[in-house]
Amino acid sequence: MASGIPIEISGLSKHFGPVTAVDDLSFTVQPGKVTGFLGPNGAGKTTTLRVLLGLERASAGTATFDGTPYSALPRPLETVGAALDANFHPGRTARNHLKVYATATGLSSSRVPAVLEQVGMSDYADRRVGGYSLGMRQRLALAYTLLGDPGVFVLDEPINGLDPEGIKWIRGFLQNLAREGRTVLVSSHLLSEVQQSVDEVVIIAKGRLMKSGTLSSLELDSAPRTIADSPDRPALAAALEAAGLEYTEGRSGFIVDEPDPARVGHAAFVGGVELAALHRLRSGLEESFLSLVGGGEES
Ligand SMILES: Nc1ncnc2c1ncn2[C@@H]1O[C@H](COP(=O)(O)OP(=O)(O)OP(=O)(O)O)[C@@H](O)[C@H]1O
Repeated sequence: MASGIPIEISGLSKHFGPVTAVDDLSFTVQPGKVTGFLGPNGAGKTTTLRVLLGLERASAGTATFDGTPYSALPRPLETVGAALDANFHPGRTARNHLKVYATATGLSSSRVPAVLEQVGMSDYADRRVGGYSLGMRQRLALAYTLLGDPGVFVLDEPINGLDPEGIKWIRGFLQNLAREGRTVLVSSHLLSEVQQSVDEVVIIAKGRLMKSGTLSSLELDSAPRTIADSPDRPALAAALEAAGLEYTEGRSGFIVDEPDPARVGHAAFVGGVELAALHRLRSGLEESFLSLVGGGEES
């Protein structure tokens, strides 16, 4: 088994013409843990992963595996197992897909039965993929990533569309990889989907980093607080500061460390600031996540 190495994203930006998909993004993913890469649709997750895997060129900054870009890895398939958008030929079996891939990429096909077993697909390996459920396709995509026995896994939305049993299974699968000391990065647009599976989170919105840290640090953030917004955010910031209220700025406004919205409203009134929003942020991880990414609306 290849050992887990850190994924390092540093000052990464990616523009598509006038669209900024990734905007000066920096974070590190450590081995031995499952890290959730989270953000609403269009936040820039897939673009970040595509740059990391050498499928897109960065406009600025770097995305490396312990300092080495994917294109310069001596044995990329034995270092990184990646599942982005998987397309399978409906008329071929899972076993055939894996064998052909192993042969084409120079990996040994001797591991095919073992990886099929590892993803729980041994009983279905000789059936045509056309008849597979979404969950079975997701498992086959994971089987590909295991063929080179890599130390790093980069998985784009692997939980999307799984039923509760599939989610339970993948949780164990990801945690096992991490326990073996591998690096596991899993993207999702729903915190609730990966919440049970991840140790760390990296949260982005509009291509920018909103938060990175342990899942429990996000939990700490989920004490009852108040959301406040104003057409004049600098004035509201000044009013909050004058009232001694701590806050962070999210996409839907300021998240104020104060459970009572009335106190925040009073601070705004004293500062002569018009409010556009004022409500209590219910405690809970998902609320905390949504307040960071702006309610998950399309950008
Ligand atoms: N090839 C491209 N050309 C132009 N714009 C692009 C291209 N790829 C991505 N974008 C834009 O970049 C932004 C980020 O998209 P990206 O797919 O990385 O987001 P995401 O977080 O992965 O969302 P999703 O889960 O919906 O794929 C979006 O505004 C998207 O429209």
